[in-house]
Amino acid sequence: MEIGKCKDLMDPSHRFKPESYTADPVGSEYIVIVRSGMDGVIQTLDDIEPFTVFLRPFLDTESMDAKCVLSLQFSACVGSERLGTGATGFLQFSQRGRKERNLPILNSSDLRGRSVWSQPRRIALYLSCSYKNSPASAVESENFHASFDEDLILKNKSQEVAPYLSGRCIYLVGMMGSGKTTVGKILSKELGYSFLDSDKLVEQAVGATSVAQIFKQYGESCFRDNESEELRKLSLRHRLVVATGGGAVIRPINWKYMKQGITVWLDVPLEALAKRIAAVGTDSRPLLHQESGDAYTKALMRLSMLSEERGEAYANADARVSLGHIAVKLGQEDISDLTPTAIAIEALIQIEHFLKGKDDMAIARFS
Ligand SMILES: Nc1ncnc2c1ncn2[C@@H]1O[C@H](COP(=O)(O)OP(=O)(O)OP(=O)(O)O)[C@@H](O)[C@H]1O
Ligand SMILES: O=C(O)C1=C[C@@H](O)[C@@H](O)[C@H](O)C1
Repeated sequence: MEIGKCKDLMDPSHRFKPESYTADPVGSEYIVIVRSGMDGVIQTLDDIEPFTVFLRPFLDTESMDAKCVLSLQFSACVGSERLGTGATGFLQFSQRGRKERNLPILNSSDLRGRSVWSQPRRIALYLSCSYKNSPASAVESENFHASFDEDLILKNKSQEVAPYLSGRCIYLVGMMGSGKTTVGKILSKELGYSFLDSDKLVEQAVGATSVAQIFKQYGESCFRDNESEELRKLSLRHRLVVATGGGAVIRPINWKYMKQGITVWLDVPLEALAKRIAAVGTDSRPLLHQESGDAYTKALMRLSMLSEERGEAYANADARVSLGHIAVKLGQEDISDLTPTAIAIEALIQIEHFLKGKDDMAIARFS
């Protein structure tokens, strides 16, 4: 496929043209978004013929791949809910990956002539290229595709996860600077939840203008007591995404409160945290004031000490979002290149795994 054509194909109003992908560069990876429903743009299944491979869902683990592929095949062939009104499926496939893993293939020509749906459905196929093995000149359109794909995937994933949440709050835990505020705001918007920052709630309760002021004027223990009290009050509420303070994990009682909802650990390597914090300064983070040296070294030294002190406290969370793992999945070398949206998608995937795991356990208990 020519790089330039990808952009056109990503235009939601653009009808998928089979001839557009005949020159696929072998080894390139694609994301295919299959959408059906009232706003679909392709009139009949014939429009996607002779479309072939559907493989590897975006951002999911190896073991989930085959399941997702099969679910799409199933839904495409018998018209299950997944392709029902308004449903959206996202799949990534690669020619190389298909051969290597010997994954099943959906051939759209198989769909022709079958009475797949009781009445004509509309399906839109959008094809984009992630350019993993393509020339560097693709960078500009790569960004375009990445954000387009991510926004759609985020929307789709949050719609899938929301029913399992049943209004339970999400508590984001992680070291300072791990992105709890940034990712939390994205999640709250997508899920239709409110966003709250427990540090801000403590500031309001104490009547201080900053956490740094509370530490200076009243000491850390006063801050911690107020933090626990705010978490207790939050534990009685619903439909919130809460960015907790970096140290909220050290008191066991806080876990009791946070576990009323779903706890999610944003696990970011210390070097990346130090880089972020050095970029914005340490003024608002009193625990980082004690070291000397340049901003990055100061932050890294203090973060390393805190991380050792806290040991495995963060690992008590129900779901772990490891930026290192996301980077591997997406083939990114530098985790600084991961967008907050990609991290929010991973958070939803991990929340879904946790909640579905719980469901499975409940089913097993009653069967
Ligand atoms: N994925 C990301 N890539 C690059 N920078 C990011 C990313 N996520 C957050 N940041 C930046 O890192 C800094 C810290 O992010 P944020 O405030 O969301 O973290 P936090 O966990 O809420 O921090 P704290 O616990 O100290 O309040 C901000 O400057 C933010 O813009
Ligand atoms: O990691 C920590 O202990 C802290 C993180 C911040 O969010 C604030 O809650 C406070 O600066 C303490």
